[in-house]
Amino acid sequence: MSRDWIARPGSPLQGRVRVPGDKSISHRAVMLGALAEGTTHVRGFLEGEDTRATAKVFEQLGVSVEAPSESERVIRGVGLQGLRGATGPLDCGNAGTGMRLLAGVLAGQAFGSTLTGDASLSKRPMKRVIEPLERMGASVTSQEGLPPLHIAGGQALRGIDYVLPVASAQVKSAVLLAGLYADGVTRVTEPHPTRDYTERMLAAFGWPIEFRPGFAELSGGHRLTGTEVDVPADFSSAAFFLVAASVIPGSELCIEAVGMNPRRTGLLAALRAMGADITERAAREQGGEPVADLLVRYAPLHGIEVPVELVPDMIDEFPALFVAAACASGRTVVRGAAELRVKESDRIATMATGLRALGVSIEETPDGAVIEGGVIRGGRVDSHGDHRIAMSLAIAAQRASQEVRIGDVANVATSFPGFVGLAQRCGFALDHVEG
Ligand SMILES: O=C(O)C1=C[C@@H](OP(=O)(O)O)[C@@H](O)[C@H](O)C1
Ligand SMILES: C=C(OP(=O)(O)O)C(=O)O
Repeated sequence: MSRDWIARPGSPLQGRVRVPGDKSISHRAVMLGALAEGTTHVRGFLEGEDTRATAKVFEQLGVSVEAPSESERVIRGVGLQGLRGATGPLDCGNAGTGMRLLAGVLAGQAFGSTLTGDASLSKRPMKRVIEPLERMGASVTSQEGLPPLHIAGGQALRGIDYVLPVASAQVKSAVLLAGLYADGVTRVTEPHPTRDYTERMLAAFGWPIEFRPGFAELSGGHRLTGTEVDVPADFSSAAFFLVAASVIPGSELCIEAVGMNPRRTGLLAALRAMGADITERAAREQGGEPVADLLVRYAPLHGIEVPVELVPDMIDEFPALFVAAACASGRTVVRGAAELRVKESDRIATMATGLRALGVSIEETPDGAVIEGGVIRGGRVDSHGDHRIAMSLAIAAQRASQEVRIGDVANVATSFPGFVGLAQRCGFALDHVEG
């Protein structure tokens, strides 16, 4: 597998594309399926490295996870108390979601566990989950707040009333999952609502839970029952095509059956405020989630101040938004997005470095950036091992005056296997090269 891409100015994007299954939902389907009684059948599972790592962890914990066909998993749940301790460390790969949610599940087990990750995950902050889990009675050791995490077994957990210091669905989910094992009520309040897949899925697996935007409450001592999970296409993967078709003149592209959970679609509002022409078609429900086909036509974009309240609803889409801003007329200002600095890379810094290398004027601020739209030129850029940076720079390259070489792109397989083939089919000029 090559590690670099060569991208050239592309042709208008045309046709229909369907992007892979939602990463957040796929992680959670495996986790709850494993902890449930009975069988869970997952369709539309993301065949990404992140979600496969989570499935492998549960196999190490004694759960049977079969893959009868691509994007399908059959999980034989072992019940809340049925996991077995693993002999070695549990490798979460590149996935912050995997590690943080697993920390919540493992805090409630009778056996101890060690969670490890790759070089990028090993630099990501874990105090945010350790702190509330310890308040619940868990015992977690880390390397000064960084992985690996050693989670002791046999701790009695109690419910807590937790006000999240940062808007993070991963921290909320870790607390709720530990709450399944806790004595009493676990309550989480968020500074701004974040994606609610854990809450929705717990309800779908039969666990009594009360939740509304910004709030969730459950108590321990119930059971999960295996069910069917139908995973919609990942809005965050669709985002690359939404931006690309918006900025490449002549484009008209339909992205099919995209998950439209309102806690995920902030980019849509931001792009529309910039002048994008995106129509929702055939809005419907799939597996309890809203989905729609998105028809995107090229439109000249203009810069905006991205409303701060949209930030959590588009947290993974900022690299793509930065590219839209670079292609827009005028200035775009992003604020309130300091969380971008603790993702797979420091996404403010890596996007600023990448876009600057392509001639874009961009100024970093502690919690965002100021981007001036203008001409994009060719050059060499690097993804810094971050899937979303690699794909965003590939879009920028479609608008460049000359060839762009993007280094270190293997990580795209964590969230979007098959990106290059799909992009080529709708008009991207993008190829693998030997790294
Ligand atoms: O809960 C989840 O599935 C996710 C939550 C977000 O992270 P934070 O909780 O750190 O904001 C997001 O960036 C990540 O890609 C997936
Ligand atoms: C931040 C991301 O994922 P995770 O936190 O699971 O690594 C992402 O996919 O952009």
